[in-house]
Amino acid sequence: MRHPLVMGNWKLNGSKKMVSELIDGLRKELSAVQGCGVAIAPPTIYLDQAQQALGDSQIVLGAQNVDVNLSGAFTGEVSAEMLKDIGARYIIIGHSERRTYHKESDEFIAKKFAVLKAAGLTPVLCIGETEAENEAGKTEEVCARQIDAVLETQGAEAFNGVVIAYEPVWAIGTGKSATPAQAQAVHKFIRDHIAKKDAKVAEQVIIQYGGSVNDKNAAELFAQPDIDGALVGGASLKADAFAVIVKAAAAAKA
Ligand SMILES: O=C(CO)COP(=O)(O)O
Repeated sequence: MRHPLVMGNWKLNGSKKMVSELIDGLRKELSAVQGCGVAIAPPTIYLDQAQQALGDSQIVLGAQNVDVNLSGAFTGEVSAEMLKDIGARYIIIGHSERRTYHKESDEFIAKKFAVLKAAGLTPVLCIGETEAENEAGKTEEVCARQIDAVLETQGAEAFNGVVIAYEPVWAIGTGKSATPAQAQAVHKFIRDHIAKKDAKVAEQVIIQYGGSVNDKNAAELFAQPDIDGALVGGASLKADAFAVIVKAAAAAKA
């Protein structure tokens, strides 16, 4: 039985005031929730403030990126050990916005995956096809390629305790979520793809769906057997909407 995980990816949003108010709201809304892991990934500069504000709550700190280097002359970067030091645990890598705007390759993202594992942090590996790839019937091919960059070099065991987020690029920030059936089909494909190497590892890997998840569509997505939670963008910036999503996951997987 997999424990669901709902994570908020705040992207490039926030201020000291917003961090304080949003975490305050989340702590109130989520204090009684059981049966669903919850994490938030604020912008790097607010990680310390967020960790202080989270205090003894069950909400776990995450981050949106990590560098492949451990230390040294790499201006502007943040290392895995620094993220660990600040108390972050779930680290998003391979988000389509970084693949697109920062030209991050599958191989580069696989390196980040290895660096996080070595530091004892949990990668949240984002994969997913673009609209053009979807229309060309290449969804499975693209997802397999993005997974294989890790699977073929680090082995199936590398996926033990890891989170994969299936985020079709055409569904991100568009208000056009994948249908539950569409998402379930891809999630099952991803799990089966890993199972070809190691069925046990595939069975425990958390596969989140991401892309226009909101308080209205979350429950039907989580009703699908291979959708183990969500990576939420826009709706994670509102405590009430995010709480509805978390509660939907807890209820669906109880
Ligand atoms: O990219 C996402 C989460 O990483 C999804 O963003 P939205 O929920 O805003 O579509």
